[in-house]
Amino acid sequence: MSKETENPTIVFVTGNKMKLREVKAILGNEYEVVNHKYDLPEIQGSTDEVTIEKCRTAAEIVKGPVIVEDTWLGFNAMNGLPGAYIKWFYQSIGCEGLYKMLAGFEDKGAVAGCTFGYCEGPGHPVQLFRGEVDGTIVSPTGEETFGWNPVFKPNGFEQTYAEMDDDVKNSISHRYKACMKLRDFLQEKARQK
Ligand SMILES: O=c1nc[nH]c2c1ncn2[C@H]1C[C@H](O)[C@@H](COP(=O)(O)OP(=O)(O)OP(=O)(O)O)O1
Ligand SMILES: [Mg+2]
Repeated sequence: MSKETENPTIVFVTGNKMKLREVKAILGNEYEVVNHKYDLPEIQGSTDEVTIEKCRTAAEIVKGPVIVEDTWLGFNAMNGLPGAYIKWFYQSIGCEGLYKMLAGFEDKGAVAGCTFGYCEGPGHPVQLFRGEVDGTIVSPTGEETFGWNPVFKPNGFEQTYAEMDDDVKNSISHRYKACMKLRDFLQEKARQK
């Protein structure tokens, strides 16, 4: 692939290669997304708190500008739980288990979200960029190539995230929405230089 112009670089600290792939697909035309593979420790707290801590640690490790991201999936019937703890629920009970968690509830509504953190370097404040998509939790449908994609069906679509073409998911997802806010911020910052 040849490039005519040098795109600015973003260092994305994540241990999740599917997240990396999506962020590259979403921002790849405008930025060179470089991965620093590190599974950052995650504190117990709200998604914002988790992201801020992850980002501070990442900036210390990289010693320069970094982005990190924390993803959540919240069930409306459970007032937003598992939320930031979705990773541990998914790892222990899988998609089928997540679906069954709502068996006793009429409300199958859920919100998929992610929060990007941006930090200029060690000691600098962390800026947050959130994206959310409302949807419902359905019986697992589609290939399980990325986390809980098979159980999340965004409102207004007939397919789960897992059934959608990557291009479609990447143009409507929680990650897409958050990435657009991050992009706007970075562009504004570059203009002010
Ligand atoms: O779009 C998504 N569609 C389906 N599943 C997803 C998505 N995005 C993250 N996931 C999964 C991965 C992990 O099981 C949990 C989030 O946990 P989260 O801590 O943010 O991710 P992670 O530890 O894998 O990577 P990182 O090193 O960036 O923290 O939800
Ligand atoms: Mg994580």
